[in-house]
Amino acid sequence: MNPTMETQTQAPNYPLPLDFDNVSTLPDSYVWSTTTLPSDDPCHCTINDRKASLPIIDIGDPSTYDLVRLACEKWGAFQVINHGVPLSLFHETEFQTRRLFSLPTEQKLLVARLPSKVVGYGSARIQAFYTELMWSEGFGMMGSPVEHARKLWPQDHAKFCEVMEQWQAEMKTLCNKIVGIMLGSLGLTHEDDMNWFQPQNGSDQTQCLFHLNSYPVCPDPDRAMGLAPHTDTSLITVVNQFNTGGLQVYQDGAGWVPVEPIEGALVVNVGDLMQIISNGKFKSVLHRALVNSTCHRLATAFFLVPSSNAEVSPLRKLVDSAHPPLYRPVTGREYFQLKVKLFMKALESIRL
Ligand SMILES: C=C1C[C@]23C[C@@]1(O)CC[C@H]2[C@@]12CCC[C@@](C)(C(=O)O1)[C@H]2[C@@H]3C(=O)O
Ligand SMILES: O=C(O)CCC(=O)C(=O)O
Ligand SMILES: [Fe+2]
Repeated sequence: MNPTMETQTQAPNYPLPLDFDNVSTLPDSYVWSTTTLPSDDPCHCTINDRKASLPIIDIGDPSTYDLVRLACEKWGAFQVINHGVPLSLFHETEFQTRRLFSLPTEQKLLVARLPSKVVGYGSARIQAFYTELMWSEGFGMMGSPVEHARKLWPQDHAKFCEVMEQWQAEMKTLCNKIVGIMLGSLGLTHEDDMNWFQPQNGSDQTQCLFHLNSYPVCPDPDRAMGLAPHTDTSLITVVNQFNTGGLQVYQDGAGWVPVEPIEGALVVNVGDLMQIISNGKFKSVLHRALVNSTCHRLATAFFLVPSSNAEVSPLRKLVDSAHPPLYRPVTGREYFQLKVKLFMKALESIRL
């Protein structure tokens, strides 16, 4: 396992998630008021363009390349349908995710994420950058979750592991396909710049983090926040919101736009590292997740990230005298560390 992803340096301490089942009113520490947000925070904006909606792209369709390019330029995100991941696997993944988060808090804490790690149970790392607490809990995995699953269900973890590994395998295949389409839409081919992450030629320099997210029923959802605004520290992230709304993307001019829940659809986010390699052509999307008072929302997020030694820089073919590089080269390791330290200012810090 890659040491940088597994153990990230200078990680602050994170509060453990609340025992949500035993709370009937929103505790003060979970109240997000606009006055406590920085004045330039886009949480202040409301949706004013109700017609705006995230593109829904059929990736089996030949016009996909142009649609993907436009979506990545304008939104930094899109929904994908006709991706080939069986609906039965969505259902099994949802069942196993619910099974995990339904365990009593003290049992989930047996696999608590250590502050410096990315795997295990706990609150999201971005909590460190916000004063108010988020109404959510998560469980991170890299590959097989067997070590943790064995502690949660000593006699009965095989199915959980099987489903989680199957989902990750499907997501990895899909990510490779989508990154190929994204870069292909910018005129790049396998022969040139795409080689460094494509597994076909034996030089796959990517790794994956798989996260299960849980947003329990909230007594006061209008004043709470599930997952605070952030951009992903990935090349791309594939989010599955299990047909339950809550995810919102921020778009200049439109404000926060809800991502319509669609059975079997997956949401693709452009991450910071794709913004770097595309030399700013594709924008990493600011997004957040809200909570509700009626149903326990679950979601999964699969992060495709470069390995710690991979050099991440604007792809050569996208740079010329008319388009100078916008970012200096960084290794995966360096960028993860910058994000841990600077959060939303990390991209800006490597801008040339
Ligand atoms: C690869 C990564 C994405 C992540 C930061 C990290 O280096 C490891 C934890 C990841 C995660 C999972 C839950 C949501 C998220 C926003 C968070 O707080 O931790 C993401 C991070 C991210 O995309 O920046
Ligand atoms: O839960 C969601 O809908 C979004 C998840 C997300 O943005 C993340 O895990 O980074
Ligand atoms: Fe995210």
